Amino acid sequence: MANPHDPAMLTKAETLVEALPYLRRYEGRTFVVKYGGHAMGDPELAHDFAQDVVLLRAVGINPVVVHGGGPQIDAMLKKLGVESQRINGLRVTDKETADIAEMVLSGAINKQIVGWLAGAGGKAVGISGKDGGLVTAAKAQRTARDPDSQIERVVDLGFVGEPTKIDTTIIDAICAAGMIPVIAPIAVGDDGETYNVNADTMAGAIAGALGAARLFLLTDVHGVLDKAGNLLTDLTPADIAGLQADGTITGGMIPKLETCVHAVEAGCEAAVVLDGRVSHAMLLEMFTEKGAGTLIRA
Ligand SMILES: Nc1ncnc2c1ncn2[C@@H]1O[C@H](COP(=O)(O)OP(=O)(O)O)[C@@H](O)[C@H]1O
Ligand SMILES: CC(=O)N[C@@H](CCC(=O)OP(=O)(O)O)C(=O)O
Repeated sequence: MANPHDPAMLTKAETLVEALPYLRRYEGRTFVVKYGGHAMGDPELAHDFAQDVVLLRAVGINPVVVHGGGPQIDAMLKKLGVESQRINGLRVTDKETADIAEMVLSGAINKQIVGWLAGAGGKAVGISGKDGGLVTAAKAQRTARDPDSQIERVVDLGFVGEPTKIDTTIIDAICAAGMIPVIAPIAVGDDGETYNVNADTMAGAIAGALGAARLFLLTDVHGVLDKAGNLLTDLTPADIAGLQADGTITGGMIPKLETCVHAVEAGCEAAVVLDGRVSHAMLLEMFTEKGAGTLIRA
């Protein structure tokens, strides 16, 4: 039996009490959690992540998991001898690459996460943006700076999709059944074509459509860093435009922050870029007075 005079027990009790106002505030609300491919590498962290998500569900919050898998797609493409290139964090996706991305994301990774959540005592349902008409996408229209001429040009990313319509019926049904939706970032176009959607973009579109209390983007850095490597704790959409213009944010951080801006402007209360390498990062951010990572609010 627990010894009530043990200081460690008291600390545990105090932590629970500290969480109480946050539990009240978020009961019945939705948290969209983007779980990046880099953050998935470590089995121990994956276990902690699964526990956090199941705990959120157990305290009456509706967690919705959207996952990535960029490094895992890279590994599969390499194994199959298919060349791959990213432009501003987005993978140039021809037909063959789209098929491989769908196989890796909707197959292996999606079911692995469902398994981790089951192992933590949760009931998860693995789907992709194709299921139940969840995400309709259209071909992404992007420009990029030519490295030689420095001129901004239209680039053809192939079957990279931009969400155009979100129907949350399937998410609502899964959450209402007390289960956890786990969503692979693959969508279908009005033309029936399969589109590879950046997982951050997908998570932001879903968080905006759901009017989520939080969008968490778990990644492999402390949060958004300035040029000197210091953590930027609070950002607005205007700050982000400045950071992009002056080259502070590059690569995968570009779609990540664009998605945060989109989500908060579409009705998500706040987005947080969090370090998925830290055990229980999400719980610490949500349920203690000291937040972690970078908070983005409109
Ligand atoms: N200003 C910045 N602050 C933090 N990370 C940045 C910044 N600019 C670029 N990055 C890069 O963004 C990466 C995170 O994006 P990404 O590789 O797509 O991660 P994930 O697979 O977790 O979605 C970081 O590892 C870092 O290399
Ligand atoms: C269009 C595009 O770039 N799609 C991504 C989808 C996976 C993803 O976003 O995974 P992470 O979150 O782990 O980076 C890709 O093909 O890598």
